[in-house]
Amino acid sequence: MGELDGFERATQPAVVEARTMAVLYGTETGNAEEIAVELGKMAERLHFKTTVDEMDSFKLADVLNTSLVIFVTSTTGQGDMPKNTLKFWKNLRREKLNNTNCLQVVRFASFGLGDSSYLKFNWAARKLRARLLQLGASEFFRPGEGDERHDNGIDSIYLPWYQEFRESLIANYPLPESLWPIPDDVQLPPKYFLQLLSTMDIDTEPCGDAAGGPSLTEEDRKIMASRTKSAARSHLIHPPSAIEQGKEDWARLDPEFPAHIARQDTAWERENRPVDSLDKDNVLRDHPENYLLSRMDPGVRAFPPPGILPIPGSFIGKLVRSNRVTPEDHWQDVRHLTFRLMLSRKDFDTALKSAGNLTLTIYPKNYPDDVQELIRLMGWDEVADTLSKIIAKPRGLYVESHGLTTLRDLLTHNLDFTAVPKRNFIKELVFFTKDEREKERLFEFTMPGNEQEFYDYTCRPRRTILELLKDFPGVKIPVQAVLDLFPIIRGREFSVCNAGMSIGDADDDNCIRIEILAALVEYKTIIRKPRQGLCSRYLKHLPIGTDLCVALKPASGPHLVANHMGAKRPMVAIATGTGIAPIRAIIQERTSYAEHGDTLLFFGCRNRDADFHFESEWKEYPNVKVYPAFSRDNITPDPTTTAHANTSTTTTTAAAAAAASGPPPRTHTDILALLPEYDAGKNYVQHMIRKHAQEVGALMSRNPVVCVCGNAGRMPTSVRAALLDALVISGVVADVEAAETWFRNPDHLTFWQETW
Ligand SMILES: Cc1cc2nc3c(=O)[nH]c(=O)nc-3n(C[C@H](O)[C@H](O)[C@H](O)COP(=O)(O)O)c2cc1C
Repeated sequence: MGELDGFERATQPAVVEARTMAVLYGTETGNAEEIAVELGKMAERLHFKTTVDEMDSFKLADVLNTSLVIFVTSTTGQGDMPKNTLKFWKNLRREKLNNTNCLQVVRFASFGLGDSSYLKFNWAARKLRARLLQLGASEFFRPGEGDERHDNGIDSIYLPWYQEFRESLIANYPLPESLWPIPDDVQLPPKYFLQLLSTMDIDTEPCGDAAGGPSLTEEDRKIMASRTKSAARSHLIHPPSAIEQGKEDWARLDPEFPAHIARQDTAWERENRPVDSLDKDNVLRDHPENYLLSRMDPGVRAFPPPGILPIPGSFIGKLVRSNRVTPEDHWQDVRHLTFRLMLSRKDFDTALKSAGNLTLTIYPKNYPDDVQELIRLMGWDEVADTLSKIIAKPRGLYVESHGLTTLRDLLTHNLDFTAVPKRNFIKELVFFTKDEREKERLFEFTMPGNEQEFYDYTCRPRRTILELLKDFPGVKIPVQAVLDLFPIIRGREFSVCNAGMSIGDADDDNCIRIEILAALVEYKTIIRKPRQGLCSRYLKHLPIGTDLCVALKPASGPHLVANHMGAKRPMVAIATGTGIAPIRAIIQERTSYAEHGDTLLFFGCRNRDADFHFESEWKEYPNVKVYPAFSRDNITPDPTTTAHANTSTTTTTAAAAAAASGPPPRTHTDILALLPEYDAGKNYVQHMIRKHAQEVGALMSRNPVVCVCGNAGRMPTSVRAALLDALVISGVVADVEAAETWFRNPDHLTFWQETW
């Protein structure tokens, strides 16, 4: 692995004095970070001394010392700032800064990421920009607002914005005559990298309690250098000889054996050796328990190894139940999963109950087979299990023991090589292939004007990084570059679907039980390949009893059941699919109070027999009325709307014609006349809302909580339109215009939307 294929050749770009740029991002799922990284690279190519980091890592004072600051932020919750901006945002909003013009020297630009199906489109970026201007900062370039609803998603707005922004930088921050922008085909130096430790390095590496330990023989060193905690997994390729194993075990019995290395090999490894290593001749003798059928799953050959990442604020969660709640022949595998967390009910109540709805973050892992495939593809077999040291670590990367790890471990626990490749990733690959045709093709994907081609190759078929690398066999990424190149595995957040009494564990006061409803992402795409999300695959095969790394966090939005007053408010809830999860938690929380308000729940499912989740439970909750909308079951004609249609054919036709050609129906009569049209052959939540408009209106006028949870897309907009119609039909307001104003008034209702 001596040849680094250009990796070392990249040199630091020349920096012009006092030409500094900070690209500060706020993100929940990484989209804004990806854009920030791309902008940062562009700035480096223009010889800015560039910092790219999350907003919370930056102080206001740092902002003052930077020539140009670019803010890239998504909006989360109901127009909220992402979590990794809250500290910065709080600082910026301090009252004592008002009227001080304290940011007078700051020049900035902003790009927001949002989704126009949300009521508060791009509010985080808008709020931030407004405050910066209020504090005297001057805007260097027009603000950009990306919208997930566009055909090519955020890119539709972002890419032209990026081009213009670059041109503006070149024009307004001219380079000295001696300097030119660094062209795209010249590699920038890496920010993070992995250093493979040689035998010598291990010996001299400071290792805490091992310092001063016995000096090892050359042979011992060799064993240590080639073995790591992943050694057992590497047996698939290089099974250790009995002599090697024996020596290793003897070395381990020595009380002076260096602790930092000893820690890296634990008993679980031997117990959990992948099932497919059973092909090896000697395995039966070593691990007969691996032959137990109960430990095997025909769908997977070897499950990812345990090992809990040291993620701040995370817990160990034991999987105690995994029920498939949809029939085997249903298109979607939805799991009701229960985890047991070592957290007493008392501590839970103190720390988290007041946070309102919660999410459970699960950190998935890659499968040994996939890891091995990537290792083989990249030619990393020789070094995959060599102890390595992380030199400068990207944000969000957590490894055990002082930054010492192995490539195999990183690929298993940290690096997301089954993600859909982003533009930044493809741009970098150009530097790691010698094949001119591959270079050209990779380059083309990222050229302005080729967005559709890029989208068709990556997002549309949901091609993974691993698959892309198979398509470009000439690409050989140097081990040292993996941290700079691959995205980090992010935790996946699931709405917690239980609350109130059901959180406590009947058997143990020191544990709580957290439930989620997870729709496993499995589908075929246009390239007809079956696809599984990383986390879905992990959860699908997760054996009962597995300990995994989880975190509990407050969900977005207001705390809807903060006290008995909150529990007493009426609620209109609309959920589709697994969007029912947080709604169930709210209902359980409400019913844990002596008095709780009426609830109307509109629940969009496909079939009564397949995905009417928690059907048997609903009748047990007092004051909860459920109107399911089964979109794929036969629709029985609704007497209300049919009768109405029969008596008002003229109005119906007239109104329908008006709706088709002119403005949307505004009044009570218009809406009623259109009900049969709305209903024709469909049965969605919005139709149910209109059908039961009188009941909806009755609750709406009593200061309710209104929740919309489920799939994004057209559902939230259609539901809102139906709620407005219901206000008109039920006579709460005279027309839709008035309904819109009424709906926006926070004195009338509390609105919470969580769609994805
Ligand atoms: C739970 C949730 C809440 C959201 N709330 C809003 C919102 O209020 N306004 C908006 O414009 N976009 C909203 N969005 C859309 C995100 O801003 C958008 O998907 C963005 O690309 C996410 O970028 P990120 O990965 O950097 O967080 C929301 C998305 C989710 C998943």
